[in-house]
Amino acid sequence: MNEATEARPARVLVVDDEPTLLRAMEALLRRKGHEVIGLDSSIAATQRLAQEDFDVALFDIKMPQLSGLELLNAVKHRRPEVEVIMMTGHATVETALAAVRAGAYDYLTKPFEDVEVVARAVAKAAERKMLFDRNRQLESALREREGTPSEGLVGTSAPMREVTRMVEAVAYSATTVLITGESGTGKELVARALHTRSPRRSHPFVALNCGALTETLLESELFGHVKGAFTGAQRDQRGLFDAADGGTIFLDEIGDIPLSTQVRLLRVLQEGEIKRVGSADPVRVDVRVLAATHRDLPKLVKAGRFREDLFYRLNVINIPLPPLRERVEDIPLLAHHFVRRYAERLGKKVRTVAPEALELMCGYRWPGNVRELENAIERAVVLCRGDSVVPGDLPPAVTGRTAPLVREAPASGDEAAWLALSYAAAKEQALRRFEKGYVEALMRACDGNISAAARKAGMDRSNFKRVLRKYRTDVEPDTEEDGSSRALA
Ligand SMILES: Nc1ncnc2c1ncn2[C@@H]1O[C@H](COP(=O)(O)OP(=O)(O)OP(=O)(O)O)[C@@H](O)[C@H]1O
Repeated sequence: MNEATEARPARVLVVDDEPTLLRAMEALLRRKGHEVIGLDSSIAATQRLAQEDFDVALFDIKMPQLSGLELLNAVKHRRPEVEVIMMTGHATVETALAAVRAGAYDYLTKPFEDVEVVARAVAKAAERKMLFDRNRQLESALREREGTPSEGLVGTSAPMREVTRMVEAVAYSATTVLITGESGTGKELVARALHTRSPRRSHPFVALNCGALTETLLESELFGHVKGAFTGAQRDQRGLFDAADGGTIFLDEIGDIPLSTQVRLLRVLQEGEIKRVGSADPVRVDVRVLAATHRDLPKLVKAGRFREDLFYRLNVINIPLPPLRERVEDIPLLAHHFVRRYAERLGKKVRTVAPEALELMCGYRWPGNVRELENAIERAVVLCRGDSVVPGDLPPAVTGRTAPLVREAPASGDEAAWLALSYAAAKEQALRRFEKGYVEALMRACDGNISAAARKAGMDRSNFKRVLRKYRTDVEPDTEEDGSSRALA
């Protein structure tokens, strides 16, 4: 037996409208140890391909409904990693070339005189797919070992591992992805990771913040315009969809686009065509669309401000990014990542973050998420005088020295301020206020003696110090000179 026929068993899809041939192929490939799904309908095949993973697919070229070539196009668009073999009853150089040009791995001529030829073709395709899978696994393991799974996405918390898993799982397909999450959670970073991990990586990645432009400008920016389309349009201009051809477009703040632009966008997603502003001629484009928003799109749909059909088109896959406060365990990793980045950029010798500073960072809510953390570390690296970032290098909002408005509990009776907050946020602020007031009063009563204050509080000394350090930056982790500690500012 040929070496190639001994390749690992593969998951094979066979699509042919001739039942006898289909059963014969199923029997042959099962004998060779493969897992085989035989279907006599090309429409049923598109559904299975959208939901399941296959290593190899064999399509008859001539079928009612979708032809084998159309099926091949659909697969290469949605599942480019599947190796496709075309089967044809009348092999001409043209059909063979068309199939290979459209991305088929091989083609076979019916009737099959030697079934071993068929088995060998499937085994070779399976081998190729296995190499492809192994390569992807190695790349991903390498990235994980370097601490940057998926192009710069730092984080090992359960939610971030799930984000990374999703990025790895959907990067290779051509489906639209909706990335959701608060501002600064890394939505654009995820979009870039999806692009760099996709077969489109050698083509452009184009990003646009849709919320920043007026309606006319937005449409012209996206789709281009022809001369005279509007005042100031002095010549034909290509849009970003043109610029991204073959690659990926990332539409940030998609929840902010006006309804008229939503109609145009839906057309691109449905037909793969754009119309330049001021022109009725459609232009074909091949662009993968990734969109992001910090808004609640289903709510906008209910309010009639976002088209339901567009929402479903965009939301084929959703990657939600959790706020940083829900993945506190990522904060130390991110902090060190940014320390390294900014120390290098700014030519400073800062190497690490002191435990007390980390503790303050882990206790802070980070309303601006990773972006705010990154900015805080950049500032800290600039200010840092030693080789590690200390609490004094951090912004006051983080150390709690000058609590910004949002971190202060509103005065009792100020109902409007209370009601502007969620229950959880209001509770947390009230707790912080209580905690700060309590330890301040206790320290005053005990003349700054931490051990005495801890005893009075009925707390273990180190636990009490942990609470205390949230509100003042001059308490060393294990100082013995409690009596000398200054009263709280
Ligand atoms: N997991 C992460 N690892 C490393 N850096 C990150 C991570 N998440 C975010 N960042 C960094 O934080 C900053 C903000 O991220 P990004 O611009 O992707 O957020 P965003 O969610 O798109 O924000 P916005 O909604 O405001 O546009 C960037 O500099 C990005 O590199």
